Amino acid sequence: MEAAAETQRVQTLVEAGVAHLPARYVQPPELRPHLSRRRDATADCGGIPVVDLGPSGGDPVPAIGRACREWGAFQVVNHDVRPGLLEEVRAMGSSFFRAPMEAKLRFACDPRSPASEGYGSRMLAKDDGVLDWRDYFDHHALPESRRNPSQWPDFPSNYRDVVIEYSNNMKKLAQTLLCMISQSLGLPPLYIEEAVGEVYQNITISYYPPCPQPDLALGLQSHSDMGAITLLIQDDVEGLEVLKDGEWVQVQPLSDAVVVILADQTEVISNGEYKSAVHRAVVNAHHPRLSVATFYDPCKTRKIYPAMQLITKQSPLKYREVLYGDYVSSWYSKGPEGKRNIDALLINQ
Ligand SMILES: O=C(O)CCC(=O)C(=O)O
Ligand SMILES: [Fe+2]
Repeated sequence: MEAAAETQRVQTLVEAGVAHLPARYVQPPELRPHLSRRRDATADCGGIPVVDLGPSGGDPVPAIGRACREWGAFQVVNHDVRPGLLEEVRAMGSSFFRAPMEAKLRFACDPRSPASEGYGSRMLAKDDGVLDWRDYFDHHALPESRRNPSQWPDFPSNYRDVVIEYSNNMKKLAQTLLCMISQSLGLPPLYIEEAVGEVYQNITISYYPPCPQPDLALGLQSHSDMGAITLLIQDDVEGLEVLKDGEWVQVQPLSDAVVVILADQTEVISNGEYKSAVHRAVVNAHHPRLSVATFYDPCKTRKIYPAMQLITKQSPLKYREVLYGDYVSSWYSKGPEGKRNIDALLINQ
């Protein structure tokens, strides 16, 4: 059997000119994107809401509450991330993935350990299962004790400085959003941030090369993110989709927006009042696509449980307490498959 360590980067297959999708990337019929019901959508036309965080946008908390309840995902504009930084991060990511394979492999991740830092191609350590049509670079960014920029690419020359500035900006934006999400639940503003504790932040740049048979593959299989909240930016190529009422709805690329995706621990803390969003990435035959996901997660020794203030007769305790490290191990060993991992915490399954 092929060892995980020898899995090729998807980009290598594409550069070798594969005309047909190799068998390991072929999704079973029921998971193929062309067979699922799918909808293109802007915010004005049935897509995920766009929330204006700027001074002229009014109070964003009610709109955030509605978006969390109905979708578990939304985009924010007029956030106070330095103008230009989102574009610099995208340009830096594309320039890394456009570099020769040999230069990229100097920063290869350890394929035997899940979520190891560096350049890789597979999400799970296990050897069976269909592979995603995706390569990535994962950075361990926070806490600072975990941040070791010498593990990150040194080209282009500003790479490490840009990642550090982006990490700090995304931490601040995530904290602002967690305050608003707490308030929208009627909790004190710092409730979710304090429940999560010290932030463990990973930044993953995903690169989806053009795919010879995009109807048979997925860039990233259906999943919900395991931590508290994910902030994602994408280039102008469509591909991210969110599941809503059984339909896959495309997330429209907006160059200045940040996509906010509620993750499983926020669902637990809200006692299920808010749901983490099930999402996936589809690929296409002609254009490579780049996204940058910043995960805001608890430390592995943190216990996460529903906020007592949200437990009432009408809304009884829904989830068991979970040690975050146990949650992560189960996610990586079983695989994501939609919401299987969080459903295992339900008290009345
Ligand atoms: O590339 C995308 O749009 C999705 C990435 C994602 O969902 C993830 O990295 O968890
Ligand atoms: Fe995700």
